[in-house]
Amino acid sequence: MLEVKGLRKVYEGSGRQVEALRDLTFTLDAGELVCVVGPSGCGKTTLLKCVAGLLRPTAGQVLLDDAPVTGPRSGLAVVFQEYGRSLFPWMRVVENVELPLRQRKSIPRAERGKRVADALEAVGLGDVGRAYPWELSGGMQQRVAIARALACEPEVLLMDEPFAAVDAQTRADLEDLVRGLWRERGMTVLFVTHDIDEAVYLGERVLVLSASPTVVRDEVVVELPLQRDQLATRADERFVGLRSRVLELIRGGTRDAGQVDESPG
Ligand SMILES: Nc1ncnc2c1ncn2[C@@H]1O[C@H](COP(=O)(O)OP(=O)(O)OP(=O)(O)O)[C@@H](O)[C@H]1O
Repeated sequence: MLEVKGLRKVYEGSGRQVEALRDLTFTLDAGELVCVVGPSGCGKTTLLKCVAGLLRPTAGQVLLDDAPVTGPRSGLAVVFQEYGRSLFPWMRVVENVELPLRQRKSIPRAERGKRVADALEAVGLGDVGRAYPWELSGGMQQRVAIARALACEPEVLLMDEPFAAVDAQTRADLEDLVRGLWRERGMTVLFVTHDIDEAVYLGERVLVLSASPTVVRDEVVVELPLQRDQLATRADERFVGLRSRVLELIRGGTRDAGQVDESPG
C-alpha cells in the first residue's frame, strides 16, 4: 500500500550539494509496523519528509495506494521528535489535537470533538484536554502529538525518532503505547529510529539503511511474539540474536562513517 521507488534526494544550496539519499526502494503492506534504522546523518528524516510529501525528491517516487504522494495528504500523519516545537504553546491540548481536523471542512464540529476525545483517551490523556502543553511533562507532550496524528485517522502513521528526547522509562511506556495502538487500530506504521534495540522491540520488520550515500542495506524480519514486554522480550535470546544481526549489518559499512546507538536499552 505504501511504495517507495528509487527515491533519491540531493540538497542544493550554499554552493554545495549533499546527496542525502541515493536510491531507496521498499514497500509496506497495509497494517505493517516497519522500523527504519540507520546511522546518524544517513537521511532518515529526509526519507520520512519525502514519504510524508513535505519534501520533493530529486528522483523516484512515493505511492500510497498506487497514487503518487506529491504533497501533504490526509492519509498520512507524522509525529516528529521535537514535540516542543510541534505543539502550539498558546493553545490548549484539545485545540492542538483538533487543529489539523479544522482544516478539513468536511468533518462536522461534533465529529471533530469526538475524534479529539477518543484520541486523547487512546493515549491515556483523557483528563488533560484543558491544560496547555507547557503544563505537561515531555512524555505527555509527545502523547499529545501522537493523539493529534491519531485524530486524523491516518492510513499510515509516520514517526521520526519520536522518543529520542524523553527519559528511558517514558520511552519504554511510549514504545508500548505505539505497539498497542498499532494492534488495536490496524494502522500501517513507519517508525524511524537510530536505536537498534528500539527498532527490534517495536518492529515486525526492520529496514537497515547504509551510511550516506544511502541505500537500503538489507531488511530483517522480527520473528518475535506479537505481545511484547520490555523485560521479557529484551531478555529473549531471539531478541538478542536479531539485535546482533542488525548491528552487524550497520557495522558492515559504517565503521568510520556514522554513529548509531549500540547501547543495550
Ligand atoms: N535542508 C537541508 N539542506 C542541506 N542539507 C541537508 C538539509 N537537510 C538535511 N541535510 C543533509 O542531509 C543529510 C541527511 O540528513 P537527515 O537529517 O535526513 O539525516 P538523519 O539520518 O535523520 O540524521 P540524524 O540521525 O542525525 O537525525 C545530512 O548530511 C544533512 O546535513
